[in-house]
Amino acid sequence: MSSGTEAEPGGDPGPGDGRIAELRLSIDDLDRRIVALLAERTTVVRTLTEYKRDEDAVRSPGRVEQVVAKVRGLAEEHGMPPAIAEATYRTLIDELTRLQLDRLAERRRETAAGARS
Ligand SMILES: O=C(O)C(=O)C[C@]1(C(=O)O)C=C[C@H](O)C=C1
Repeated sequence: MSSGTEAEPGGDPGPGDGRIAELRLSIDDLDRRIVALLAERTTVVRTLTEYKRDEDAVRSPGRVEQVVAKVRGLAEEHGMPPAIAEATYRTLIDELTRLQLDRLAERRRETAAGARS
């Protein structure tokens, strides 16, 4: 029966368990801050979307590569593998592009409905 204090449920308690639990609390705290910043970034992207007129503007491949190059450089400065920053941001930007395309389609429907009424 698990005591709930070991590093992995069901495993035997080990000498590093206290430290693992402590480090996981640090990770949980960092995740709270990271997601808050990502939410703030997403709000800015949503606002920016309202100024975009078409799919090319939404996709902005040149800007995507600029952001990826920037975050790779920042990762290096902070001693983090740049590939992790790149993969994270490519996933983030893919999802934000999808969100922007959905919004663009919604705006087009609104405009078409307005023109009919
Ligand atoms: O810079 C833009 O135009 C954005 O829409 C933001 C962002 C990003 O998340 O950095 C998202 C989608 C791409 O078009 C390019 C960049």
